[in-house]
Amino acid sequence: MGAPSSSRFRRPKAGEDERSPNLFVANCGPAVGVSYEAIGSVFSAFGDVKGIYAADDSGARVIVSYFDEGSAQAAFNSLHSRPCPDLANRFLHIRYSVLEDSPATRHITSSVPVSLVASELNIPGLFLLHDFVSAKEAEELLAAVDSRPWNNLSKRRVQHYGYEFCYDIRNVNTKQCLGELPSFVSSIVERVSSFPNLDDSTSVALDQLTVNEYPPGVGLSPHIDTHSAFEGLIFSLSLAGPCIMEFRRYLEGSWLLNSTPGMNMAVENPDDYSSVLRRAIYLPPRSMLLLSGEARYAWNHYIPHHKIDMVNDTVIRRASRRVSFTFRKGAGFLIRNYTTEHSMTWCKNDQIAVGVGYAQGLETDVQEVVLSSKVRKYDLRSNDVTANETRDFYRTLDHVVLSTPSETIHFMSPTPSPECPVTVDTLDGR
Ligand SMILES: O=C(O)CCC(=O)C(=O)O
Ligand SMILES: [Fe+2]
Repeated sequence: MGAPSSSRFRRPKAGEDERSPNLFVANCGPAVGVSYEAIGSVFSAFGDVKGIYAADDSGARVIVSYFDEGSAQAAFNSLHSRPCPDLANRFLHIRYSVLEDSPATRHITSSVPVSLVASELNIPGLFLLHDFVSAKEAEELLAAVDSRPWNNLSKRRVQHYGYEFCYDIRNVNTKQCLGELPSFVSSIVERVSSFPNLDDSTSVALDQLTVNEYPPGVGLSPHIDTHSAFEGLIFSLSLAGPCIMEFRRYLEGSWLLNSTPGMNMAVENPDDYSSVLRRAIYLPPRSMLLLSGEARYAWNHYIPHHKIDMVNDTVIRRASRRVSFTFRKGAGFLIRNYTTEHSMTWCKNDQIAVGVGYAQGLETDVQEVVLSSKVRKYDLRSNDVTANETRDFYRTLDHVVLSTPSETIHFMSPTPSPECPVTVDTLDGR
């Protein structure tokens, strides 16, 4: 069963639960170890499947399209909100999917004006330096990575240095230090530490590098780099082709209306931008972007999947690949095993909780969340939270919450046990 683009379908809006022959299935797909063949075999038990499509580029959400509504309903009733033994025991979250009115119009209405300079975006902590490396240095950097092995993801290739980044848990693998950053980036790392927008007291000490190679038209889903994985400065050098990077910030209260199970929560919907601030910047080749402070912690960054970008009135074709070098410093904390489905229990609402977003393909674009229902409550999309505050929460961790834009919050105890195998590791073994 192939996986063509699903631009005809979209994720349902809040409150939309109209039956249809098409199911939006979250926590399911190649990124979480579930093949299209396996999905086809499970869902075809309920009726003839017309097609299975990637719902987005997460690799963890698919559209299963039946010929008739009854089959979709039967699959929904049997498979929704429970682990599926034939799909690696993934806990499936299913909703009816809706046909897109007009993908072409949606693209136009969803675009935002693109700035050439960071100051116009008015996002504290966001800086862009043009011509950070010379054309010759750019060539040398590209040649260096091209002579090393790439890892293939579904739509792009990556290389990791310092620490490996695990896409399934959106965290660094602290158990596997890959060594120092390679010598071909030494002069860049040195130059970064005297980035003009950093004050003298800021320690940079970057120790992790991810190189991303995006073919023309390939982008990156909206995300905030995992708070617990990386410290507060993220530098990204653009090489080869350009791209547009969009920033999104969710307005106060628009995402987590409350943390009471069973009550309605606002559902993030890519088609509804009314509660989201959006800004976009053009990243030319050889420019260096710095995300710090609010830009790093409170705003999602996102590279739209376009082959053609409009920058002011100019059409910019993404003719070549774009290669980015993203430099970060590992924060030294890793939560592992946190989404073992059977360890989920309902929220009791009386604990300090630490949330980890991007929870292995749960139906969520939610970023990392730190909640404390009695002491303090953070929504990292709308509050400014410093790295230290986040780390303090990790130190006092006694529960983990996975917040999704559906109406539930899942809490798990971090105490290792067969039922709740969640542990917290630190880089230095504490
Ligand atoms: O390609 C880029 O510039 C950004 C990459 C990124 O956001 C990430 O790896 O988290
Ligand atoms: Fe990122």
